[in-house]
Amino acid sequence: MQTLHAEKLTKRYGRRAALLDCDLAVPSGHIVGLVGPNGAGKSTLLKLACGLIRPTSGTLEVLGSVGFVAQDTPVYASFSVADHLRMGDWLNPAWDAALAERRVAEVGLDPAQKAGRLSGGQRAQLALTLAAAKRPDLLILDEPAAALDPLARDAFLRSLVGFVRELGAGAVLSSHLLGDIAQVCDYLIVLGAGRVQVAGPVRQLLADHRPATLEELVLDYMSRAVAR
Ligand SMILES: Nc1ncnc2c1ncn2[C@@H]1O[C@H](COP(=O)(O)OP(=O)(O)OP(=O)(O)O)[C@@H](O)[C@H]1O
Repeated sequence: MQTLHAEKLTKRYGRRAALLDCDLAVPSGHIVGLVGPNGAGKSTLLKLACGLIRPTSGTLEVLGSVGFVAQDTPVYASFSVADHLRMGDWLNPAWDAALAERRVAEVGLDPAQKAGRLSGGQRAQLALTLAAAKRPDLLILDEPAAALDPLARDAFLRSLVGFVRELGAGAVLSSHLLGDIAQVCDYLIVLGAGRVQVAGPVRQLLADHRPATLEELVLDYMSRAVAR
């Protein structure tokens, strides 16, 4: 079973190729870190994985159902936290109301609070809770913690790992924050210039590139992609 399986995956916007001939075979059960320079094609890959856009050519298969947390963790400003949970319940047949309510309490969100008045960290926690309560097989997160302070980010990442364990799901997380990737990811994909520069289990990549840290490894592959 594979979380992501891509063959010759290509996505063009007009003449520009955001992804070109990408092959991926990510085994299930991992928290996958997706990194690469600006414009590398990360968001494009995640949108393809969520079915928001379609490939120009090639294929991308995703294991099971997907819960997506977009870059700006969108919520409805005039709806309360509780309204968001009720809406999730209406819209999703597999909605896990108990999980959603428990997580809201655990992260200290006030159910009566309007989402527009939440802090960035609280909004990110709400968006993650909404995605997880759909009980997806795969959680996909596009730079969800970029705007959070280090403490809120740490709490968010811990929640993410907690959800992944609880749901028995996989996760793919795109981030420019290599410390975050090193903290939670056990599988790494480096994209550069629309191509897969390297992909594999973090432990194996580090063993193959001794004595590099994950940060050094990523910077090495990113700078090679930029130099090309
Ligand atoms: N809707 C679009 N229309 C035209 N070009 C697009 C569109 N979306 C993305 N692109 C282009 O595709 C390429 C890849 O963009 P993408 O957003 O996937 O990169 P990214 O790795 O997520 O970048 P960042 O780290 O800056 O968020 C870029 O050259 C971008 O300009």
